[in-house]
Amino acid sequence: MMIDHIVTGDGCRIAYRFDGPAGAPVLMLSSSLGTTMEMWEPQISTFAEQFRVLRYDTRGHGGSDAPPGAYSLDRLGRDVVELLDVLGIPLVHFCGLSLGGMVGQWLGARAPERIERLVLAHTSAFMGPPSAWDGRIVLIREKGMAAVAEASIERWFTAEFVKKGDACLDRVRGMLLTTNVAGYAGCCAAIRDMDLRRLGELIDLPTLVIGGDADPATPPAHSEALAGAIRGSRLLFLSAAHLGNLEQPADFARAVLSFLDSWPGEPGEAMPERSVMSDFNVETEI
Ligand SMILES: O=C(O)CC1=CCC(=O)O1
Repeated sequence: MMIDHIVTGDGCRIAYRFDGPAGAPVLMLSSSLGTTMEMWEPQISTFAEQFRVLRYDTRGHGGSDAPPGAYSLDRLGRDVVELLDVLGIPLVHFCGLSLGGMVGQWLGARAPERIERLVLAHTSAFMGPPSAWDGRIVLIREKGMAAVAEASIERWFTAEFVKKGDACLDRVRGMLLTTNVAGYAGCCAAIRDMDLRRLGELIDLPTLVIGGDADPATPPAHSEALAGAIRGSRLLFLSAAHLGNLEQPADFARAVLSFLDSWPGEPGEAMPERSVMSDFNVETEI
């Protein structure tokens, strides 16, 4: 992998790589908690036919530094802006999954001039209660990443998919087990302290929300509420749990590419109803 680094204003090295033709529009990919940019491997060759694909390791993960202490969604969002600044890229399509989709919401509201089209996959604007994240932080600090790896796999994939024994399961397990404890804990704190429920209505970008119809981590009601809060967004469900890009790789790629190719779609196409904020209070399995 041709991985390079930039250094952010607070001295954190962020690892990134490009695939696809120089000069093509940039599609930036942002990963979930406990994974690396490798999680996008099934989509890369397809995306790279049309796009210059830019992926990076979230602070605390993979080849990026893992500074000690709590991180924030602001910090994770600014990491993306700083990465784009250093690389001299003014505008990208942004596709983030789970934690990556939280970063995407932040960018959509706080740095919309950098984003052309936004894909928010298997994500949420609020993942309370904070005590559950504190519990997870304590657990991994005491027992290491092995204490959360298997439960994560069970939340992230349907039982049928796990039973089939797809090769991606071992790769995801490997990513989880090798994630830096301080980095994972720092990102858990960012999610614990995050409340983006009022941000959706500030997002004024072509946006596709992708949910998983069997996702216990960011359940369908969270995707519906997010799509309802972002005016004019589209909502699509995959037959998958949380890591839909791995459980349904072809459908995920098709959904993203048809959205990037087709926006704004057919004139007069129905837009989703806005949802009420209480929809976000659906309990999640964290
Ligand atoms: O860890 C989980 O199961 C759910 C999750 C929250 C943010 C993320 O990326 O994954």
